[in-house]
Amino acid sequence: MLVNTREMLDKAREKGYAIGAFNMSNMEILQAIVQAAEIENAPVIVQASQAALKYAGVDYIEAMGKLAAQKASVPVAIHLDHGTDFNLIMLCIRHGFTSVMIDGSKYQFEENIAITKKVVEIAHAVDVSVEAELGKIGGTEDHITVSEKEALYTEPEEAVRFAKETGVDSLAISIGTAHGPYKGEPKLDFDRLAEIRSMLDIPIVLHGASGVPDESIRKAVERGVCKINIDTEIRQSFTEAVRKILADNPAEYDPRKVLGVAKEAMIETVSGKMRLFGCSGRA
Ligand SMILES: O=C(CO)COP(=O)(O)O
Ligand SMILES: O=C[C@H](O)COP(=O)(O)O
Ligand SMILES: [Zn+2]
Ligand SMILES: [Zn+2]
Repeated sequence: MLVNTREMLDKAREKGYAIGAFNMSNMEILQAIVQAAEIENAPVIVQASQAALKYAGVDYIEAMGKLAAQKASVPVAIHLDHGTDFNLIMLCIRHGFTSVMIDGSKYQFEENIAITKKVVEIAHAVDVSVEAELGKIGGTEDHITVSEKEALYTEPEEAVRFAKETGVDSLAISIGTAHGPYKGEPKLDFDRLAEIRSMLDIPIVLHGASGVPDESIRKAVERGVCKINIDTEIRQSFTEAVRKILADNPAEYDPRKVLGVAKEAMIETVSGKMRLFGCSGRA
């Protein structure tokens, strides 16, 4: 069933677990995510980035997402990930996404507040919830040094002011994670997370969670993270499975055989994350 993202996250916040938010850009990835949710009896957020919407088409993502949600025995929410294009955010709202992210993290604090507030006003008028980002999550800032990076971590006082002034429903914070594969082991600033959690009364979102050790994810959930985004590890499961089946069976030419094993591999990955996040059995 299709559900409101805010309700899902508020429940997770209250009960102390995190919802997995998994990126998708085609039917097999979407089916793997929803099948994993059904196996785990977990509520789930399926999300698409602007690049994914461009790849598959907003209408395709909408149609597939809604069909998957409607057929699913567990709660499913459909979310726009890292929206930066105002018109595209409006399009997703019109197409029935249950939540959108406005990522104004590249702007100065006051400007981030202004653009986030504008999206919140419109989205709330039609009961769509909004995630924003404060601080800069690594991955696209590889060229800058560590000490400069630390200055980009989310400041607890700013997070409180940001939430109050924008009316946003959830907030992605920067505490040391980065998008994409990690070179070394990521070190998360748990004290900062705990401080933000103690001051902020909306759900906290962790991006760039692929490749973060399980123990760190557990600690982050204990300290109040309620939504965890995973993209890279699903992509890796998909492509590893495809590489293997093609290498082992050079004569194979049926896409269903190739993508079928990729789907099974993605189901394993997503199910494992759901158990780790504590959302298994919470549907
Ligand atoms: O944050 C993410 C999507 O918004 C996903 O990050 P990863 O690609 O590191 O899993
Ligand atoms: O946070 C970014 C997501 O992993 C989406 O990546 P993408 O823009 O390549 O689809
Ligand atoms: Zn961002
Ligand atoms: Zn992200």
